[in-house]
Amino acid sequence: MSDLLYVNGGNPLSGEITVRGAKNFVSKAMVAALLGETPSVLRNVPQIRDVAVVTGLLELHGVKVDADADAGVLHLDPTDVESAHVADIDAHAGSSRIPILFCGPLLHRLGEAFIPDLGGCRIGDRPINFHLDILRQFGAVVDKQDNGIHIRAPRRLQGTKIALPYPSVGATEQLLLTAVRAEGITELAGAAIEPEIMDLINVLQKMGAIISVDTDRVIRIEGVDRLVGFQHTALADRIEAASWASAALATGGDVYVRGATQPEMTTFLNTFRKVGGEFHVDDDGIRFFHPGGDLRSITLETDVHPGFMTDWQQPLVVALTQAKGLSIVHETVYENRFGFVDALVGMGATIQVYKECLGGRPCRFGQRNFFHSAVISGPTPLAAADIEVPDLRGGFSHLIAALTAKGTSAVRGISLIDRGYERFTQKLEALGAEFSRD
Ligand SMILES: CC(=O)N[C@H]1[C@@H](OP(=O)(O)OP(=O)(O)OC[C@H]2O[C@@H](n3ccc(=O)[nH]c3=O)[C@H](O)[C@@H]2O)O[C@H](CO)[C@@H](O)[C@@H]1O
Ligand SMILES: C=C(OP(=O)(O)O)C(=O)O
Repeated sequence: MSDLLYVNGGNPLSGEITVRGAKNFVSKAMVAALLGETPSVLRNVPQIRDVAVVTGLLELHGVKVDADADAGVLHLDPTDVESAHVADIDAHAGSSRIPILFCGPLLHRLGEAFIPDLGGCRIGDRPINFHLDILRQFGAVVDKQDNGIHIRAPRRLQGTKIALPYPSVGATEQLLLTAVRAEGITELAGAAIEPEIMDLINVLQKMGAIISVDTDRVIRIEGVDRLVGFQHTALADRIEAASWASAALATGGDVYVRGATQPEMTTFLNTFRKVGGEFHVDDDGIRFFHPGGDLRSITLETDVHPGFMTDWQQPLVVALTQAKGLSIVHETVYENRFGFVDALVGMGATIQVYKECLGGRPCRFGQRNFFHSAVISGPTPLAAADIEVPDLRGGFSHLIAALTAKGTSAVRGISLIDRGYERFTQKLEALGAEFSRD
């Protein structure tokens, strides 16, 4: 299928769509299945490219994966993992961030692993130093190679005490997936506590792990000798839900997001309300709508949970181009997440990016020459344009901009969006968007 979408914008999105399990949880739960001695069943799995990538990686290592894509059910059988071959692993280089999370499970199962170079959105340097430090502290030997890393465990991994310099999501998951079967007790200070991590802890506990989440970002794990398979229904994708909410706001629309849940979205909902959007929460989802009148400018800072999530930032910025006054957005999680605004400026938005930490406390990037703050002045009508999708969330933001702009935009490279948004063109259709795929 073509990678180009013509979008005829300027009409409010209106109707109902469904979100299923979270991209940032489902892929990790799939990796956790490798740790079990018996099969696992994961439900509410979306049909997105990251799931396909992790399926491919698991299969390379000998896990049998049976998927019912429509029902959203994955059966993962790791019984024969010992017979895994990794000859084709290079084909997965640059595909996603997930391969690095195979380290702990493969070290426990096979004693060694080769991890290809990582992919994921290019929104900063995204080093893996925390991951490698963690693995070394457990007793693993890490050898960096040209096309990835080779890692081995000369003896059983040993529980350890670690403090993260920054509450990294991936590093916290690395630690969990490694500590559960290491010998003895592991204590992590400065842990990330995102809802997707809490759901991974649910999965690991179902498998037989002993994990406690204490106050002040401390996680404690008592290693066990064996784990079994799990049955679990994934938590909803709060990033996808917020993306559709931002699309509703930017286009002056009304979208019911079936499957969206309030507890994981509290911070987003507060911001949505401050900007002037309205929402109704019920047992099955959340309705997001523009109530009419002016949207209001805000000051916003992205942060680790329970702060305003960085992945919510890009879609919301498009809605802020339609708000009255000056909005300030300070990105504190990634140093380079404003590249997508160039296309919005080309469409008529007034957005200026700055190297300084604007609007709040200083962050890690303040003295380091990164354009990580933005000032958005609105409202500005957007004009249709020819745009190229830069990354996953930036791509969805471009789509929202094209839906907001009067006239026909050409949005190129839309397959990037498939990495995290399930069947998004079907959903656009359900919301009355006018578009055609070349
Ligand atoms: C697949 C997945 O779940 N991706 C999510 C995950 O990414 P990911 O797990 O990669 O993000 P992290 O939380 O690890 O990164 C946060 C910050 O820590 C830094 N860092 C991280 C690891 C490391 O070894 N060294 C280091 O310096 C990063 O450069 C970044 O500045 O959490 C991010 C923050 O909520 C989300 O935006 C991503 O959608
Ligand atoms: C940054 C993201 O994902 P990844 O870590 O997979 O690149 C995202 O989902 O917005």
